[in-house]
Amino acid sequence: MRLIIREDPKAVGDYIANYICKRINEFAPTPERPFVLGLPTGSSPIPTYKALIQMVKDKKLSFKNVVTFNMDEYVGLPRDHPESYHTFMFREFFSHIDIPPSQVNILDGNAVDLIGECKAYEERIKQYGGIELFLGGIGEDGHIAFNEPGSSLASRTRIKTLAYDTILANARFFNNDISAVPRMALTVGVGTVLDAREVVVVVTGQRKALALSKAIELHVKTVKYFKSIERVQDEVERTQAELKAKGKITEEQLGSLE
Ligand SMILES: N[C@@H]1[C@@H](O)[C@H](O)[C@@H](COP(=O)(O)O)O[C@@H]1O
Repeated sequence: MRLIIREDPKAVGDYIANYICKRINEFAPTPERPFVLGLPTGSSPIPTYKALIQMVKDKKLSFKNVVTFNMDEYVGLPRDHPESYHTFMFREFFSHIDIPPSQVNILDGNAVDLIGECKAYEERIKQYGGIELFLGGIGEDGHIAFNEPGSSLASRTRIKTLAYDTILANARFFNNDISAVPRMALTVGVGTVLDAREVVVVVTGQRKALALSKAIELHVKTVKYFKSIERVQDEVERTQAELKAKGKITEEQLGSLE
């Protein structure tokens, strides 16, 4: 695990967007071999989405050969409700980039057969060869997607009942009316997330500090430790790039060092 620490949400968003841009461009996706990206909702990824939108506008990045899978969706909320995750994703991201809507996958919380919908979602991910990079956020109680504490590490896409704390936290999006917040959601499982080749979790704000500390045992010394690791890692990457440029090391040899 690498812990990358930045000063504020914008710097976090810029870092993650740059990283996603680099990964997609290095992957050089084609229609036959698209880049499969997992995506979250919530306020945490918004600075990342803003930065990615700018990169598409600046022609540094394209989503034409990217396929996305969202993490979760409320059950029973109409798709065009302002707080459905469908609406959120198109409003905050998809409508501003060049992704063909047919390459966007979001769970259908209004499907007649909800269990079948979850199974089909897992199947679709498998058909694409799995998720290359899963971007996620966490809730205050540490939940990822809608996997509330206690969810199995092996869990797959399924229906979940929301914890009362999550309903309370999400009431802010429903005019603070707790009764308007859906009680159930469809969510990818922890296992679905962990199967991705890489997972990036964005954690910002003091409200998340406890959950983050539980996940990484963060102490003052640990901040210094992870910053020093990042510095050394940057140095190593620079040295490797120099060696590659001078022809002293091949792409294959570089890969075996990682
Ligand atoms: N299902 C979503 C999660 O995927 C998200 O990570 C969390 C945190 O949201 P925010 O980033 O707004 O704090 O909210 C919801 O519960």
